[in-house]
Amino acid sequence: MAESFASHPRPYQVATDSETILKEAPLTLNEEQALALYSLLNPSQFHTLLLEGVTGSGKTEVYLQAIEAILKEGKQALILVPEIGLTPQTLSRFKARFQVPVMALHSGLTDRQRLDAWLMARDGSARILIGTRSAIFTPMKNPGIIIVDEEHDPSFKQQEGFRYHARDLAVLRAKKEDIPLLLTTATPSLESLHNALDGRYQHLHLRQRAGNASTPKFKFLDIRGEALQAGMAPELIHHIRQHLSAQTQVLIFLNRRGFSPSLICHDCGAVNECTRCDARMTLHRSPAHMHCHHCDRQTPIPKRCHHCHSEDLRPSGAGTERTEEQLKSLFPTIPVLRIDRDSTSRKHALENMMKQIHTGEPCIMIGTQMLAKGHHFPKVTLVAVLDADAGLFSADFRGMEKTAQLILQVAGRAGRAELSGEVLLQTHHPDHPMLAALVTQGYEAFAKSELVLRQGAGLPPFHHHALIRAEASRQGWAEAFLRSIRDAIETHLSLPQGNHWSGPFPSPMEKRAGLFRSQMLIQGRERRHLHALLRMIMHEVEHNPMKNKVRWSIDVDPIDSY
Ligand SMILES: Nc1ncnc2c1ncn2[C@@H]1O[C@H](COP(=O)(O)OP(=O)(O)OP(=O)(O)O)[C@@H](O)[C@H]1O
Ligand SMILES: [Zn+2]
Repeated sequence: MAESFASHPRPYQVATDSETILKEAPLTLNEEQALALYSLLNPSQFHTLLLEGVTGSGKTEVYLQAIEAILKEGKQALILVPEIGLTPQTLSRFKARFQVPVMALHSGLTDRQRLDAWLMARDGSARILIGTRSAIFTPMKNPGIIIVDEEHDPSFKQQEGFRYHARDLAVLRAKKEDIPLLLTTATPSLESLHNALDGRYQHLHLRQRAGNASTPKFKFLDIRGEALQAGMAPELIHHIRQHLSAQTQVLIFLNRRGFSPSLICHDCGAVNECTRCDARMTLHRSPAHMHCHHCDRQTPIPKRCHHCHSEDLRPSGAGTERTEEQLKSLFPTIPVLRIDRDSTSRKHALENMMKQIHTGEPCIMIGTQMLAKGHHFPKVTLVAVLDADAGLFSADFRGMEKTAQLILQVAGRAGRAELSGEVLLQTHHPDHPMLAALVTQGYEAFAKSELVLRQGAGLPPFHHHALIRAEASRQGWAEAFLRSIRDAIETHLSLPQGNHWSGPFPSPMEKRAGLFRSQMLIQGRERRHLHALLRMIMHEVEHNPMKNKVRWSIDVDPIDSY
């Protein structure tokens, strides 16, 4: 049997009245929510609505009610979410609200379970389908609506093998099925925002938090010259103490797992590096080992420097383990819960931590972006971002966008219920225009100014990108392969108009997992011309004598350049 969350496993019947569909009554929508619901359902044909609502504004409530209306017509709803395992609350809300069969589709299903789920979706007996990105391919007998929740989330892009973006496919699918598509987020991707501003998507806002919750207050903590303890300034520690003594919970965000991002020789400065990647090994303490986060290579912690044999090796910088250790010694009577990929890898580990958080007792959470997802922790009143600068000076042009989204999403965990929330951002750049715009004017103002910059620089979403990547076991091969393809096209063929290409050049991390990597970037003003060039490239690859010596891929609309 597929993983089914039906309340009563009874034979399926078309439920058309609210009594048989609903298990609990819906909330009374506020004006903005009601307008969003009305616009989504009218017309019932294909149109895309971008619902931009601040965190905690009741976006989920809007689409629960839209699903109710769809179910009453005997139709099915498909909801894409970034992660199911991380936020079991989402599923519980569906189970609490609806009586009809709800089906969860995620990577944890066996082939058999997936097949069963697909069959039930195809014959119409599964009425609500919730899944991660691959759920967009689920066949449906009678589709009524598609919803992409947290549409900005990078996990909707499949980065390996058959590359696709589930949000883009959702647009295609909704168009083909001629049904409404809802994209919801507090921090729209610049792609969706651009489509909305250009009038291709309808754009509605929820500007207020729902119920009695208020917007959290932001404050910068200038950490220049401050003595940090495992990444925390004295003023931050003071704030943590205050919140805990008011019997509330504190959430600390640091997007770096492990104890310390590098181990440095204090005598000669040599750093412990991965032999297979152009990257440093991360020091972990529990269990103690060195770990490459790029290729997964693991080694014991060295006792001596490989360069000068000194024994004075020191961790440099803080990861979540180190901050956890410091918090435990600062607050010995308060539970400190570390939430990252390492601490949650054991079965039920995350579940148990979530249970503890939901008791509402004072505690400190320290964790990575896992904490920035759609959690609803009513007792959290303080959110601290330890390194708001991470990503500000990234080589990737999406660095700013990703940083802004992460900061606002994690900040959105503060003050979601009656208690008001405070957000502290530790930074070395309190005057940085992006951080300032984000905090004083909000995401939309930030995003609009970012769009102006992108347009000026000819970057997506204004121009389209395709990245041709290649990797090989010998240095130079991948680059030679890409070079010969470019040469062949430039020598014999005329380039489709409006395309511009650069490279091949070494990838930002040239060596990874023992392979040498190179890439070529194509920028095109019009998709059809870009695709014409990609077809030429595919043809050249097929006839290239080096094609069996390299692994290559074409990534249309890449979301990172690694
Ligand atoms: N109209 C309403 N009246 C009262 N409470 C509401 C209303 N709409 C939503 N809520 C409550 O407000 C809280 C936040 O709502 P919801 O989870 O739908 O917001 P969201 O915008 O999806 O949040 P996020 O994007 O931050 O995850 C929930 O506890 C929900 O029950
Ligand atoms: Zn490595």
